[in-house]
Amino acid sequence: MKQLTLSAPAKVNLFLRVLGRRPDGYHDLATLMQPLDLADTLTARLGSPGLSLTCDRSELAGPDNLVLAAARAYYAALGREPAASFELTKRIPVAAGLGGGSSDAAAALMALNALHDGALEPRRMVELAAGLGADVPFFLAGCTAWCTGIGERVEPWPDFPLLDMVLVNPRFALSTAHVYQQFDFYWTNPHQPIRIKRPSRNATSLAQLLVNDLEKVSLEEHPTLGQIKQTLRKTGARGCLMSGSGPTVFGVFADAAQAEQAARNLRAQGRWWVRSCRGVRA
Ligand SMILES: C[C@](O)(CO)[C@H](O)COP(=O)(O)OP(=O)(O)OC[C@H]1O[C@@H](n2ccc(N)nc2=O)[C@H](O)[C@@H]1O
Ligand SMILES: Nc1ncnc2c1ncn2[C@@H]1O[C@H](COP(=O)(O)OP(=O)(O)OP(=O)(O)O)[C@@H](O)[C@H]1O
Repeated sequence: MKQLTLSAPAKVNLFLRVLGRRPDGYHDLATLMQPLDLADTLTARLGSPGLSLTCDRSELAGPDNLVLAAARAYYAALGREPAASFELTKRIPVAAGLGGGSSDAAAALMALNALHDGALEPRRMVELAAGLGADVPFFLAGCTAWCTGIGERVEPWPDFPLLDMVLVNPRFALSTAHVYQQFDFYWTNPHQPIRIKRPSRNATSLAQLLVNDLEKVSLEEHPTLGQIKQTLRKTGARGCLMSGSGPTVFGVFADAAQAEQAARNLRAQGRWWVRSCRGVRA
């Protein structure tokens, strides 16, 4: 039986500016995303007709799972009856601003295309990805990337420095749609640049990049996120920011040892989900 196992990495948004609202309610963005060494694992197997999914988080194993949505889209584009099964192990917190579902969807597309000997061209894969969600094309790139449009126009930035970070999730979920609905341009700084220059590898200079226009929405509704930012700073973070639509907050540290030490200290408080991690390129 043909099968393939892929890692589906989480992401953080190191920079996210909302530039405008489109008539369909989506928002134009300028965002820099970096994939992380925190990842789900997806195994795809070609087999009997139909599609099926098992997941260690059984509540996620339904037909709405983005892995199955991706597989349906893939076989429709291929013009063949679907015949695949998937096994998904979740490590990325759900509805956390870390892009877990989008990454799983991209992994499903890539696994199926590899198992079908690259039947779909890269450009078709990007179109399919964009149809599944604004963040999905980014995960096809496999490295840090500058993303515009609604997030689907991806310019890889493979030599961007990889950051040592601590992720802190307050153990509640936030809906991306809700955060965008609550967003108001009143909260943004129009003088803030919408393009970034290449920073030096120094953690302090990297931390100076950090901007997220969606952060105020969530900080206002959830004061815990402000407490998490304060606590991260006290443990030595050079800068910290909410990722995407939240609620996960990340701190940037000088090196992996400092990130691990800070993660141990924060975990000992027993309040939040905490993980030290590093940016990756495939
Ligand atoms: C917050 C981010 O993760 C930052 O990278 C993304 O912008 C969200 O990407 P995503 O979860 O893949 O987004 P989708 O699944 O396409 O859309 C979820 C919801 O977010 C809102 N949405 C998303 C992307 C965007 N550029 N503008 C939006 O307004 C829309 O209301 C949409 O109904
Ligand atoms: N494979 C999947 N993993 C996680 N959630 C999924 C998956 N497929 C569908 N979902 C649904 O998608 C919703 C959003 O989950 P996800 O973890 O992708 O959010 P997120 O990290 O905030 O995404 P983003 O940062 O792209 O906005 C969940 O509430 C869940 O019901």
